[in-house]
Amino acid sequence: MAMIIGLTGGIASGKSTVSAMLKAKGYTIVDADIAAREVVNIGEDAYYGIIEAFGKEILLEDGNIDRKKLGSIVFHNTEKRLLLNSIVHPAVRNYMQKKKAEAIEAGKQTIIMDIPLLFESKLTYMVDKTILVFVDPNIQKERLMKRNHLSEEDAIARIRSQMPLKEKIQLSDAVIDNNETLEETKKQLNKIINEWDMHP
Ligand SMILES: CC(C)(COP(=O)(O)OP(=O)(O)OC[C@H]1O[C@@H](n2cnc3c(N)ncnc32)[C@H](O)[C@@H]1O)[C@@H](O)C(=O)NCCC(=O)NCCS
Ligand SMILES: Nc1ncnc2c1ncn2[C@@H]1O[C@H](COP(=O)(O)OP(=O)(O)OP(=O)(O)O)[C@@H](O)[C@H]1O
Repeated sequence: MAMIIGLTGGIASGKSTVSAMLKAKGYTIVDADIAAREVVNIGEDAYYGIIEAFGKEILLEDGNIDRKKLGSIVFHNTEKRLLLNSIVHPAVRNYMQKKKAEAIEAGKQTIIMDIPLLFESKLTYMVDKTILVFVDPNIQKERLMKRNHLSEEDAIARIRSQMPLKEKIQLSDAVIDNNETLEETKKQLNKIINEWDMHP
């Protein structure tokens, strides 16, 4: 039986960093952020759903969704964010379950489901165990501003659109503290891999 692990965190907490470490060790990763991009490609159902809900103003000249523009709308307006979620998430869930099934079929022993909104969207039914990548709020804000070139106000809006990381600690089976160096983070990850007897 394959072990299905939900890897989660908050925005810019280091989830992708940990997921890249696992990938380098040969683990199979199913990434919800990638899913959320694929299901809104031109021609997909969710693509038309977004145009219907947000208008053609949300498109770039080449017809693709203008993610920056959509982000600036939904991270400052809860109602619109929930509307976007209702359009995109059903397709993301299907994508994730399909990729998971394919990985099980291929005989993978451990499958990492990398899902930022694992707890917010109540998706824990998809996984057996959960790992949280945690950072302190100030470090999270600093890293987010730096990575996405956001103002402090925009960074705070994005962080506030998610369940506080502190609350996610209570819901997780293992926590990785990513406040320190990448080496420290890797050590904690290796400890979990050993304790849970994870194999690719
Ligand atoms: C609003 C969008 C267009 C902004 O795109 P952008 O390229 O700037 O960001 P990206 O998709 O890479 O997401 C970055 C991070 O933002 C956070 N985030 C994204 N969407 C949401 C959301 N609806 N609610 C809370 N946090 C979110 C996650 O931590 C994610 O890892 C995009 O995030 C989106 O379509 N979101 C809705 C789908 C979704 O919930 N995706 C998250 C994984 S299911
Ligand atoms: N231990 C660390 N020390 C310094 N910088 C780090 C550390 N871990 C991650 N970072 C940096 O912080 C930023 C956020 O990390 P990452 O992209 O892995 O977060 P994430 O949780 O996947 O975010 P999102 O959910 O927004 O995709 C990146 O620019 C990354 O290079």
